[in-house]
Amino acid sequence: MTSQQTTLGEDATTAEELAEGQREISIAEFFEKNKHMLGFDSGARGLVTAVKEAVDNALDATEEAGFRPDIYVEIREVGDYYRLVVEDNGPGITKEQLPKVFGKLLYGSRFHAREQTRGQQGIGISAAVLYSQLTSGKPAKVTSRTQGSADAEYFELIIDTDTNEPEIQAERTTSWDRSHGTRIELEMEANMRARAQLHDYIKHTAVVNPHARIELREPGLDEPLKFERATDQLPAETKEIRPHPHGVELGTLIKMLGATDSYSVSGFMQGEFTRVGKKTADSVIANFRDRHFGRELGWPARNGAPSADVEADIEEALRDAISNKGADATDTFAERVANSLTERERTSYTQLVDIVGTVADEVGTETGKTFGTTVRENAVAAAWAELTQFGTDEEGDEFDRLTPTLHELVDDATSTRKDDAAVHGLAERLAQRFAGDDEPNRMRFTLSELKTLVDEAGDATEEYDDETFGDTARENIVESLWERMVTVPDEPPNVDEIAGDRDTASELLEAMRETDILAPPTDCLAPITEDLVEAGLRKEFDADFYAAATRDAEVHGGDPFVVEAGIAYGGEIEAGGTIQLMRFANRVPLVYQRGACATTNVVKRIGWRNYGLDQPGGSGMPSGPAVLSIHVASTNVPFTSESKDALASVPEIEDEIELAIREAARELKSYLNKRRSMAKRREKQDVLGRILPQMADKVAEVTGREHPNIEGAMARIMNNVGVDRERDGETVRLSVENHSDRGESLEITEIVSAEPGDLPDGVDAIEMDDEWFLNWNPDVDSGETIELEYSLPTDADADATVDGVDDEKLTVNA
Ligand SMILES: Nc1ncnc2c1ncn2[C@@H]1O[C@H](COP(=O)(O)OP(=O)(O)OP(=O)(O)O)[C@@H](O)[C@H]1O
Repeated sequence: MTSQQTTLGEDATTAEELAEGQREISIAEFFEKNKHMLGFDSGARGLVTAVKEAVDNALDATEEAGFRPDIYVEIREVGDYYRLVVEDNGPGITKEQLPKVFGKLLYGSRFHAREQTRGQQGIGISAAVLYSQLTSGKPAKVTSRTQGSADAEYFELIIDTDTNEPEIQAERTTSWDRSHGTRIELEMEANMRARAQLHDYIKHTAVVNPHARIELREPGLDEPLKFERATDQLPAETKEIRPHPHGVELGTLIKMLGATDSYSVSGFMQGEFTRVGKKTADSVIANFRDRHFGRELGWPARNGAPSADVEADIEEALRDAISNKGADATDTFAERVANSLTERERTSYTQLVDIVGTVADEVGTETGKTFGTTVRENAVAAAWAELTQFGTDEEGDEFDRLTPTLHELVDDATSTRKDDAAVHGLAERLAQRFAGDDEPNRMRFTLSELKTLVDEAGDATEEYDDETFGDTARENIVESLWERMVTVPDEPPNVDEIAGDRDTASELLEAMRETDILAPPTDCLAPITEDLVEAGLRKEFDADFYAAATRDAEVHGGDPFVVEAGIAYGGEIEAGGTIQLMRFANRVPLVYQRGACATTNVVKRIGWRNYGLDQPGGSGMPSGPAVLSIHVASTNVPFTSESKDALASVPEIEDEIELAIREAARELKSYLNKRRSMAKRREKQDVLGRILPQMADKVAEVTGREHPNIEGAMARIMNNVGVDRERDGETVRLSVENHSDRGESLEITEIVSAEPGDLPDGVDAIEMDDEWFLNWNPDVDSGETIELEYSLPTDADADATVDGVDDEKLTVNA
């Protein structure tokens, strides 16, 4: 014992004394001490979190019941406290469930459901109740009315933190003007310092939930903040899905194996998992067999045989092994088995047993002789020895059918030229290990057994033959051997056996993970969709440009997810500083911990200069008048903590976020590029507009001739589409000259103040309030000129509007 331990030992506490102080900690007690984990770390933040939890639940409940959400939020100062009321028109909560929903942490309907919902853990609203009772000492007051019931139920309750059970302080039926829904009233110590975050949360909730009507009253607002419904369309209904084989953990798998009614692995796989039909179940079982039983090595009949006539040798060995069947039956049997083996590329032990069995049955039927079990076993042993003989016989002759095959395989699998003697040495050592002493030696190995054998043989070769066989060479050898080996047909253990044995369950899990399985279905997800992402941005931001992208569904840890991104640029969006980033998870705005969020990391790592935005230093948040919104929808959103403020860094999700952003950003880039080139064009045209008349004056002055006609020159110089009018008496001629390098389709509306005549076919004049509208839609090829001619009284006015070509590429003198 060290001196320090002696000293410590003097007043050390005994295990018994320690035990007296040890007791179970209730989940409610835990969160009482760790409020920050749930987003209740301060009065300001606590109020926002309580609003968020109640509104998220209200939206989940109303949508799930198929009602268009109508949500009312009120915050009022009451003495030293703030009172929060949230009302919804959802389905209500039954009298039996209500106390648990609000008075028990970790109680909810969503934790076990694989479906896209805002709520996930069953903590949110009860944590708000806990926070309110801890800070104000007041109970939560809940009113709820289920559809069709005459009255509403009213409860006052708190959470007993020792037991994590609701303690009901008052309970009665009451009347309520809503025909169904839930109302919760919480009093808490709070302040409005996080007003900006509260407004952001409500406003952004409205952006991504255009089907909801939300009203917020709070002390700082003279008028309530109202967000009217922009669509009657509820988000697509989501379906719950079974777990995906790639997403379960070992503990869950063992639990599922214990609970299932299925007997066979195939039934279990097909019944309990999504995307598993008969074929996929078979692939999982094949992989499971490989792990559980190992695979068998197969051997060619011809390779390495000492005699040229392999077939004859095998026949002879078989004849020697069989007695009492008569010459005919014995010969036929031996010939057929030998022939079958020599025709095959390789044969494994189990395959050989099958071949012998089939031939024995056939020859038995044909000749009337019975080929019993012993005869078959002897035949298998004899033929197997012919395929795999290794060693030295009594006369000192070597029998080695394995080394030549392995030599070839090792040679192929090792890329760098190895010394041939060393390759031979390794092949021989492997052969030695494969030959083994088992009786019968079926040469059955699991992948890890195979690795060990290759390693042993490799180490020995390095030691004795002075040649290195590095990791890559060894892996390649193992891989080629494993690929050549065959899956055995043995019945896999049944569900009960697997459930009772952790190692076997782990083999099944590995097999599930390794099998290629279709991604989970996505009808459990309801993305906002590209159009609505853009519509949401248009509703809230007056910008010059909008783009949105919704990616296809992907999977992380067995849970499907979809990422969407939207960009609004320019217009009224503030230009100073970095862009605004809006983050959403399952349609819930994330307002805190932006810096810790995977979305922020991804935005920062993108090179925004490539997309036309400023990015000081080439990395980090870009700057400019832009809003970027990112939505991740999943049956299991990975948050960094229970307060659900930030997305955790899951590589699969980050990759999709990046691709979604880049998709929308590419549109922004082409918009900005075009805008830049248009601005340049405008500048050039402005200059030309000033210079051309001056040049015309000069030319006229110098040459003493008339002013040259500069109309049309501008269009030619700028490679524009020029639209010119000529009037000759009553004849009006509109000509369109395309100087650009591509064909253009124009929409020209000519408005005239008197009735036009002599209109060409296809051009009509429509009269409205003493004005005539002529619509002309010419397609003009590059370099082509097209004319519209008609007649008009000389004193009538005419004016043309041209659409279909950017203003900057158009020169109109008409
Ligand atoms: N306004 C409501 N109307 C109907 N049911 C509700 C309402 N609020 C909550 N519930 C029910 O109570 C359960 C518990 O809600 P709670 O907020 O504690 O957890 P959650 O929303 O499931 O998950 P999270 O902890 O992630 O918010 C919900 O799963 C839902 O079944």
